[in-house]
Amino acid sequence: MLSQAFAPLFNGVKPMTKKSIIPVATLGTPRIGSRRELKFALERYWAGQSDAKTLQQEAAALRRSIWTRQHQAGVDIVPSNDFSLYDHILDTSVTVGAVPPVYDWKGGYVSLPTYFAMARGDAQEESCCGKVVSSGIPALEMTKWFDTNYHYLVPELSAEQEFTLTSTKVLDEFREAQAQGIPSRPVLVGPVTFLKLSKATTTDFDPLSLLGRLLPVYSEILQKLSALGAEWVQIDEPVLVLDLDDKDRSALTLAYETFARDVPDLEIMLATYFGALGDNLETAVSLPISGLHLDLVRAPEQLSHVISKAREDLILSLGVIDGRNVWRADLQGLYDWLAPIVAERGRETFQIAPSCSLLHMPVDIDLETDLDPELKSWLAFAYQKFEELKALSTALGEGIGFVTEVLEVATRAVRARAQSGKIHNEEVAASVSAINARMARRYSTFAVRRQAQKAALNLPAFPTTTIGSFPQTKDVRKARAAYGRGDMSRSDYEAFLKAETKTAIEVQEDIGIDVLVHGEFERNDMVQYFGEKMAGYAFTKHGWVQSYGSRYVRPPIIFGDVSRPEPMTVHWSSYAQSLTDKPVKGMLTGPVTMLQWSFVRDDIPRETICKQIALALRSEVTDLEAAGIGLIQIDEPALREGLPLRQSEWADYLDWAVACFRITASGVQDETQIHTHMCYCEFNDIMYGIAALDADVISIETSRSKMELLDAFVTGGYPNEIGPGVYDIHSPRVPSVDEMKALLRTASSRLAPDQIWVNPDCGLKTRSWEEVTPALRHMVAAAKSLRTETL
Ligand SMILES: CN1c2c(nc(N)[nH]c2=O)NC[C@@H]1CNc1ccc(C(=O)N[C@@H](CCC(=O)N[C@@H](CCC(=O)N[C@@H](CCC(=O)O)C(=O)O)C(=O)O)C(=O)O)cc1
Ligand SMILES: N[C@@H](CCS)C(=O)O
Ligand SMILES: [Zn+2]
Repeated sequence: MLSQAFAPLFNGVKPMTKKSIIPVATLGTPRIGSRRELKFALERYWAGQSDAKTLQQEAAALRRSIWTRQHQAGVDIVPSNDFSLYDHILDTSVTVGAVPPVYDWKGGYVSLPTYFAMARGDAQEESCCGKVVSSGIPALEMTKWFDTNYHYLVPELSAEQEFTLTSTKVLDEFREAQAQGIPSRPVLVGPVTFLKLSKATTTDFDPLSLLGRLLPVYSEILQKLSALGAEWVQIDEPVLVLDLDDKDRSALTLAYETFARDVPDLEIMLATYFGALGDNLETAVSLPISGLHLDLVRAPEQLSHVISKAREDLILSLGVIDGRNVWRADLQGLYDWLAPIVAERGRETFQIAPSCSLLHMPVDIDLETDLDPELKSWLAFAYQKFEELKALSTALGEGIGFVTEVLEVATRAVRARAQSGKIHNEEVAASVSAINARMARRYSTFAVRRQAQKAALNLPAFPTTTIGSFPQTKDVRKARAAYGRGDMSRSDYEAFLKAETKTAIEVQEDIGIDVLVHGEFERNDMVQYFGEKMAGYAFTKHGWVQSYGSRYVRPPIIFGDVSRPEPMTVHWSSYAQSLTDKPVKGMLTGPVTMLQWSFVRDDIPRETICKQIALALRSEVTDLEAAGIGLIQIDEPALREGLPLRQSEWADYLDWAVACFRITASGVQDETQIHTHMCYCEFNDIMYGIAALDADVISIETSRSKMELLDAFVTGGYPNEIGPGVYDIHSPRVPSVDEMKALLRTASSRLAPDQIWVNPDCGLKTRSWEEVTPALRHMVAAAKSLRTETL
């Protein structure tokens, strides 16, 4: 089956579905289904509307369809075990028996309820009586997968951890593909990556020290796969692109020497991705493996280095089709680059692959029937990338004559994009060139601004606020969907959103919050909403990508110079402010997060694109101020995620990222208070960058770590005001007043009390009103109590 978008490319040329001379591999595929089938199957199961058997059948159907799709596109090496019901790192934890005691697992194979308790926490008591009563069992911590917007569940290991084989998933899925006539290449998260991403339950040991105990389980899995008929296995060790020390490198050597000894007949393709091997190259090429996958999109220069160092028979998997971006590949350019290399080293020593698993790609461009046809012709989603891989392999293996037309059409698309009048805007280019140092500086220092803001805002000590979003209930999503389909008029939709906003303001007033928010009901997503309002951005209807579990995002696509045709949020902030005498905080997504959570054009530097967004947002900030909004929050939860994986590149990134935030924020008067917000990241790494933002107030997620994350701010002597989150918004449980008071007391012992704001960890969009209202009441009570206690 050929993608419609690509079908014309193959006019007159029969697609090659026979075995390629240079095998095509995909490394991993989106698991959510082209119509989000997995999300809906999971939600039905969690809601008690289906049972485990049905869920597993629906999951199997999804796996079958993605294997078939690859097979039909001529993919030679089809992965198995790349599917996950929730997260592949969690799958690894439950495969090796890494189940923390809190989940009360009694040994044996890990059950589905235990798996989901680890993923989402167990709040059963909450739903059994219709109100929130239980503290339940917390979920594992969640954090970002390298520099992506995908979140994995952090394995939690104790020094006493023993490992055993506790799931047959990898074996079952191999057999499942086999039964479909597909001899797959199973994918495993490598043991060193698994341990390096794990969290120790106590500070006195390094999870990597558990490698010796973990390896026998991996060997057992590999032996079992080999016995089932697997010839190759793909083991992912993306840690190889990070800064490693000798201990880490020795761990890699130990692991792969063990596998070579224990399972000599199984060929290992070791997959590295998201960057260059750099100083780990010698280690990687010296491992006793049969193949090495390289990310040649992020680090094309490493190919010649690897070839010069690697054994002649080491199969190199060339990751040349971008697994992190949606642009159609320049197949002719890739052919011109690779053909002489392939000829010299020998066709039998290569495979063709995407740069990394296609997990981070939307599924199918053909579903985008409303997209501008010109833009659509520039794009390739996962399904289309299968075909690009096949075409490139055919050109390099069988001969370019088999796919001349395919390459020509790809070249035309790439040229059309480069020359399109849609991507350049001279006014935007001129504004970026005109940026000067003055634009990235507030008028006065923080100390002076603080006095002006105190006088203007007249807030109590320990002022209370929230992070922006209020519950995105089914009704809100339904109304937006109806409006999108044309089943609800614009005026009815507007009236609906106004009513939601009014309710949110009334609830906040009733609870006694000091600084209110409008609730973000008009937003489908904090990035997509702005993408839809800015020029230079396109958005999709079905371009979903998994963010975590059953939560997906549709990253907008930056295809051209970015500008703001008209105000984007002023209407909603002004409306909310008109309903109350309390101050309403304006709410924007910052330039770095807008960049990081979008698919970004690759023809100009990221820094330039970020500056364009910063200028657009700067106008929004000054318009909000002109409309009487006295506090403006510029969210930057992705500032840390954008940090390069290698420390040597941090300073350069932080320079421009911080400058972009400051350009956005600095057009306002001293009296206007600029807030920022960050969550779920390792603040220590970027503390100097955070301080350099010079936001008047930063709200951060700290409750899960019981304020430990504040240490970075304390040690760094952070001078401005801080709102350390006092409750975890990922959990349905309502924390008590005393709990929040205890957290605030901890914060007060580390920071100056007049530095402290009181707020939740993050936005409340995923919660229900039944959870949010009592939790916020407790939060306000805690703040009031601290006021009398501390001052
Ligand atoms: C803060 N986070 C975010 C990240 N990245 C973003 N781009 N945005 C973020 O907010 N990264 C880090 C974290 C990740 N956290 C989350 C949290 C929650 C979600 C989430 O809830 N995703 C939703 C989809 C949100 C959305 O776009 N909604 C749209 C479409 C809703 C929809 O599916 N509509 C249905 C019809 C509905 C009906 O009739 O009832 C349809 O179209 O078929 C909207 O609200 O309009 C999710 O469902 O997964 C993501 C990341
Ligand atoms: N203002 C956003 C920030 C999320 S990180 C929200 O409240 O959802
Ligand atoms: Zn947040």
